[in-house]
Amino acid sequence: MQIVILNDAAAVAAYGANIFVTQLINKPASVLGLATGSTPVALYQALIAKNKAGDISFSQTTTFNLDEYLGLTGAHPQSYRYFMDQQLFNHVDIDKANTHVPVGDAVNPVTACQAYEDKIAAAGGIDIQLLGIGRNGHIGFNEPSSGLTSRTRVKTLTKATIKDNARFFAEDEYQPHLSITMGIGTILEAKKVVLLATGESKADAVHAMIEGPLMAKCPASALQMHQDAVIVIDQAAASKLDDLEFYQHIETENQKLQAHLASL
Ligand SMILES: N[C@@H]1[C@@H](O)[C@H](O)[C@@H](COP(=O)(O)O)O[C@@H]1O
Repeated sequence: MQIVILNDAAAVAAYGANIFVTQLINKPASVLGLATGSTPVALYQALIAKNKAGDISFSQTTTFNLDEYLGLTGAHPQSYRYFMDQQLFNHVDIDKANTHVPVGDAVNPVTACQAYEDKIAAAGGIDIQLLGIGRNGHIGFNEPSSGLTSRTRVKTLTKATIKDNARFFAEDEYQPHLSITMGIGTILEAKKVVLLATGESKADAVHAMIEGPLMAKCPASALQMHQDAVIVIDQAAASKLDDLEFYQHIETENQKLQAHLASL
């Protein structure tokens, strides 16, 4: 894992956005894996600005989102399809037909999961997957106990996740307890993964992901098995890491190496 520790959430978003900008410049027909939650919003705003400035285009880009609430249509304001339309797709030059979010109101959610896997495969796999992390270490909606080789499937949400996400729903509004999510095995097949985490509330999960054992109890620990995982965190999210200074030292050395390689 490459661990990048930055001062604050704004720097995390800018660093993450830069990875996606570089990806789209190098390969405009990229297949991007995207995420919801509050953490990626600033990154999406940066991509929108770059698109409006003419620096990047999404016209050849395909996207696959990690997850969706089971039981919500894409028109529901709390659905992840609606979120993606509002936060990114409506503001860039992407063909909506090339944007994929699991179908929350599929007649048969089980076959819809397989269909989603098939679509990812037909697109040639995901080039770069954006991730956030739940306070309990979930990625996508792969809650603790998720199989580390799991595929896209229906998952039950933990009480903790339902509570964390209750802030998006009105008090008397129905909040789904089930989801469709890419599996951990699906996520690990992306060629590159970029996980963003900010704030002290994520510090325990970040510690478990980076320094804990590989275990289903912390689904994000599966990223230890990925050959190109970039973990971008702010000081607050990094505050419970045992070997913080070592990670900062490695990253300084890494930057020197990259500068040298660029000069060749
Ligand atoms: N399914 C999403 C995850 O993909 C996301 O990483 C997590 C953290 O969200 P936030 O960035 O708002 O903390 O929330 C939800 O549960």
